[in-house]
Amino acid sequence: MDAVQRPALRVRTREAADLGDLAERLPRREGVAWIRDGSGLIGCGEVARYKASSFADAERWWADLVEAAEIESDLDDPPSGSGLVAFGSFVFDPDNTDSQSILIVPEVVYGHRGGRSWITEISDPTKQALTPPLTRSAPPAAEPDSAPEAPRTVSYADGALSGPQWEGAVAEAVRRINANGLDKVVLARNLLAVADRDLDPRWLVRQLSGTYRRCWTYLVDGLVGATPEMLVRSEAGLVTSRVLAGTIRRTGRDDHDLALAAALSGSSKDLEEHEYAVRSVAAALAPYCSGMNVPDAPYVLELPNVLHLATDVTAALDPGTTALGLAAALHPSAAVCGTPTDLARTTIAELEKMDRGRYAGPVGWIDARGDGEWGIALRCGQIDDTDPRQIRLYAGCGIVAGSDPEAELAESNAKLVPMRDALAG
Ligand SMILES: C=C(O[C@@H]1C=C(C(=O)O)C=C[C@H]1O)C(=O)O
Repeated sequence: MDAVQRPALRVRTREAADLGDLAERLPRREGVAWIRDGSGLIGCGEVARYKASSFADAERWWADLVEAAEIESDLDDPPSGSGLVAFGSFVFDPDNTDSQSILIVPEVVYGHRGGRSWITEISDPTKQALTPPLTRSAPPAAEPDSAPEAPRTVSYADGALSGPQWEGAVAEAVRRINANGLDKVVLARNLLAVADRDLDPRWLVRQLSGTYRRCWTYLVDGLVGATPEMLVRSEAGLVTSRVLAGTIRRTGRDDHDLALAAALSGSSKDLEEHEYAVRSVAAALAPYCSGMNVPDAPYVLELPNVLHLATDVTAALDPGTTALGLAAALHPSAAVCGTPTDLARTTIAELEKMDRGRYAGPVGWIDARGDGEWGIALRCGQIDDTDPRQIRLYAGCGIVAGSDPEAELAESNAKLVPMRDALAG
């Protein structure tokens, strides 16, 4: 017998007429979120939480939980994400962090995807339910919390490195690229933001999901952000990965931004950086998939703050691999680590002088069939668990031979804009 006790969860899913704005379902405490353009999943409460030492450990825990669960669904042809789901967030580098990878199974999940809405209740019969059981006639209301609160004033302080120090790290990375077989390394920096009162994750999720509708807004255990990058989605046998690399800051003037987009698609530095990232994703997916489609040239993804070179890789999944297994195979991609991977990872640990925690790790959800979506935790912040007035914001840039430290600092600032704006209220 296994030493870890796993509850036999009871899971019931039923169709829901209209859940309204999903973000409004998020409770102030013990909430998890995954929203894109009004669709996604919101979880309230927690029936199970697991600190995973690795992807394989998380996969084992999830497989056992699924096997023991009693799952019922009223839905015909239940969509991915209905039924039993776990939300998760994984550390970037388990060897260089004090943080832990985590999986959370909520008590209630509100889902809306592909034009369908549902509510899933998950209970552990061995524990007292935290919320009263749902009845057909009375769908659960959003928690009767107070309204989400904007932070009033927020002050910022340098994180591990000041701007000029980080520029020095970028210059050193360029030197190493020219000297020792490193092709690309992604260097990140952090900032500490301190509000005058406890941060309300609901406020941040609403701001981010409202403004960054093309991104996936997520909240898992205090890590909150809106990522434009889908590491891997696996749904009914179809695998998709959105690779981003190559960035330009928007000016807010459409004619000028159009010219910038043209310059981005023609920039050999950005195309080279992009190529590394696409190749690393295609190579990592290949053993698990067939019929892979890798477009020849990237398109320009427009976000409110930046333009990115983007490539959507698609493939058919060979049976036997879950979304989490694919995320394990893909992480860390060249978009957030570099090439070659091991040399890039040690260069990051040496030059960044910070703990990335769960920044740049996979964040998302998995269901009982193994379908799921795992984005890369970018454009985010980690709310401090001991002082919830504080949040540490992260942003990074792909450094290649032609990178200029000053331009990279400006690019990292552009990538901090979503979180800074969300904090500004
Ligand atoms: C590392 C980040 O972003 C990554 C780096 C990019 C780049 O250097 O052009 C673009 C998108 C992401 O893959 C970040 O946002 O922190």
